[in-house]
Amino acid sequence: MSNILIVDNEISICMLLRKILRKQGFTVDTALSGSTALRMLKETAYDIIFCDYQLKDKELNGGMLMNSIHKLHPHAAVVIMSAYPNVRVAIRMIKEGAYDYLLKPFSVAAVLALTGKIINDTKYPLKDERPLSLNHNDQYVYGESPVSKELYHQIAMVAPTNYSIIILGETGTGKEAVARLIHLQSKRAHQPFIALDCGSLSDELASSELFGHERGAFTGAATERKGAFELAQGGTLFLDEITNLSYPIQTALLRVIQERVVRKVGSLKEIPVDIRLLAASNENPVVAVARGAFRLDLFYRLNEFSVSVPSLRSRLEDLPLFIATFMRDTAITLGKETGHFSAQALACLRNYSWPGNIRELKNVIRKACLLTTDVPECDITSLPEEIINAYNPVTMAPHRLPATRNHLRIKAGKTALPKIMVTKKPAGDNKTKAAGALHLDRKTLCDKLQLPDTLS
Ligand SMILES: Nc1ncnc2c1ncn2[C@@H]1O[C@H](COP(=O)(O)OP(=O)(O)OP(=O)(O)O)[C@@H](O)[C@H]1O
Repeated sequence: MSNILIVDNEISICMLLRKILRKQGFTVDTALSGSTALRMLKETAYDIIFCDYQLKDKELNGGMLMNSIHKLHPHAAVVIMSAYPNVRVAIRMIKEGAYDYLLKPFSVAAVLALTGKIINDTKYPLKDERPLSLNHNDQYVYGESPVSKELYHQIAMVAPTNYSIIILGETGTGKEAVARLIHLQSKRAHQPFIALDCGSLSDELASSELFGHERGAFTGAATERKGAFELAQGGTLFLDEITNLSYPIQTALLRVIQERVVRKVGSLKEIPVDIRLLAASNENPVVAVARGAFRLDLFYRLNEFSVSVPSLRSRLEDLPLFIATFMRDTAITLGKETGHFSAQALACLRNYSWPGNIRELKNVIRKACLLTTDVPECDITSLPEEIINAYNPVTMAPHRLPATRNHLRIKAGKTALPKIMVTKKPAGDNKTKAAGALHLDRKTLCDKLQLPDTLS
């Protein structure tokens, strides 16, 4: 098992991290100063070092210690911790080779996710047996909302078992991310995780992708190929968009699940397979069964347990956490400070229904950060039209938004009011007309817009 060094002046942080990581089976040492850490590092090769940026040593900060660590142990992963959210320092540390930047106070989940990510990263050859790289660079964000907590509770319960699981949820809610979590929390975590999107596969391709093929099995099969079942041997196979598979492929799949052997296309040889199956679907499989598109017996085989991933709109409490993480990740990727969203932009994001869920949010944040230059704030002009329009359908299209924001009279911070974003212009300077368009009486409109209720 890997060994970890915690370097922090605060004994409480050292103790907390040590407790969390020891529970996971890691060997953990602690150092209350950079100079002690350096002495320990000369004697022991640690795999992961959690190091506070603000060390109390004279003339030694976390960045300097990290540089020494890299000279002594080039393959160690260094995580810089800090109690101060300083994007500039975070970017510099990542550029200088830190694995990640962890803000204090941190949650247990964040520490575990980060450690799991390092263990799965082939760039860091830890001494213990390493699971196959999950090719998953993004940090999993653990929400704090009740529906998120319920999701993690279910995952924690079912992950260590060998149950087949159907993961349900709207598009972009993070079904594949949940499948990866289940794998990482299972006894198979050190074995492969293979994901296959069944959504767009023709029958021929689906057979070959799932079961593999022999050389010459069909036109174009120039070489022999392993299928997903064989590739996932000993580990977890995640089949996305399962209800989109054709009936004949479902039948073949059912046979493999029942008999636990797979036959490559064009081969008679049976290969025993030991895999755990996870499947996902945007469509409720019960509905797919009812419309005759999904085999009931296959559904029963896969549905030993089911997990529902909540939509983003049902976990809006988690929105600030997702936004902060995606902004920080984007800042690091772009290598620039991205500031923060203005109160008005945040109100827009909060009001939107997010049909594309976390994937859509991530794209919106990345784009907004890219568009925001030379200003400390991402304002609503950096948001897509549909989000601004959803905020208030009668607002002007974004490209017609006035250059100066003085025309936007809303005080977005006042959450009881923020549904209005009009200028005096759209209704021809007529407050009565504007109020009518918003289904408000004139006085309420004037109050909300902080305008004098005089004729205009
Ligand atoms: N909890 C999370 N923390 C951070 N990123 C997340 C989280 N959940 C999902 N994502 C990100 O959102 C995007 C969509 O996630 P994912 O592909 O798992 O969704 P999905 O439900 O499987 O999508 P689809 O329905 O299209 O198959 C990915 O970029 C993923 O990294």
